Amino acid sequence: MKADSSRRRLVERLRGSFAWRGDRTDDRSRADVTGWWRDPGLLAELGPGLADSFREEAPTVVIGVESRGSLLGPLVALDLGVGFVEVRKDHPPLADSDVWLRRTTPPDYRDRHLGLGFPRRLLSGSDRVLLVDDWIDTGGQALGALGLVEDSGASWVGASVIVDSLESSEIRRRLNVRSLVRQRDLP
Ligand SMILES: O=P(O)(O)OC[C@H]1O[C@H](OP(=O)(O)OP(=O)(O)O)[C@H](O)[C@@H]1O
Ligand SMILES: Nc1ncnc2[nH]cnc12
Repeated sequence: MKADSSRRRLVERLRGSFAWRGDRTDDRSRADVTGWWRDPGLLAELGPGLADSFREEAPTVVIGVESRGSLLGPLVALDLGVGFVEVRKDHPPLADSDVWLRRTTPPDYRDRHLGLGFPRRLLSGSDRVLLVDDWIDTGGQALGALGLVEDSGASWVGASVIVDSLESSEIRRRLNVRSLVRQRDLP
C-alpha cells in the first residue's frame, strides 16, 4: 500500500516537472527532462525509486552512460550501498584497448553509432551489474553497455530507467528493463 502511494507520488512529480521544447510533439528528442533534477523532492526520490526496482537482485555495482547515466547512476549506487562505473562516449582513451573495454553501439534514437567504454579494471567476473538511465528509446546505448559488461566477464542484472519507450519487447527482455513511467504517463 505504502509502495503504491509513493510510486503514485513519484509519477505525479515526474509529470509535473516534464516539458516539451516547443509545442507538444511526437518527436521524442524534443522531450525536456531537465526539470526532473531541479525539483529537490523529486531528486531525493529518484535514487531510491530506481534502486527499488532491482533491490532484491542485489547488484554489486551500478553503471551509467554519460551524461544522464552519470547523473542518476550515483544516486542509485548510494542508495544500494555499491559503487558506480561511468561509461564514456567517444572518449580519447577508448583507443587504448589494453586498458579500456570498448564497443560500438547499434544506432540509437539519434541514429548515432557511439563508441562506449570504461577502464577494464573497474569490473570483475564476480560483479552483478545494474545499468541506470533516464530514458530508454531504441535500446542502442544500453545494448552497447550490455556488450561491455559481457566482455568484462561480469553478469548483467538489468536496466532501471525512468522512461521506457522501447518498441521491441525482445530488446526489453534481453536488457531486463524496468521503468518508473511509460511515455504515455507523461503530459
Ligand atoms: O535507447 P537509446 O535510443 O539508445 O537512447 C537512450 C539514451 O539516449 C539519451 O542520451 P543522449 O545520448 O541523448 O545523451 P545525454 O545524456 O548526453 O543527453 C538517454 O539519456 C539514454 O542514455
Ligand atoms: N532523454 C531523452 N528524452 C527524450 N527522448 C529520448 N530518447 C532517448 N533519450 C531521450
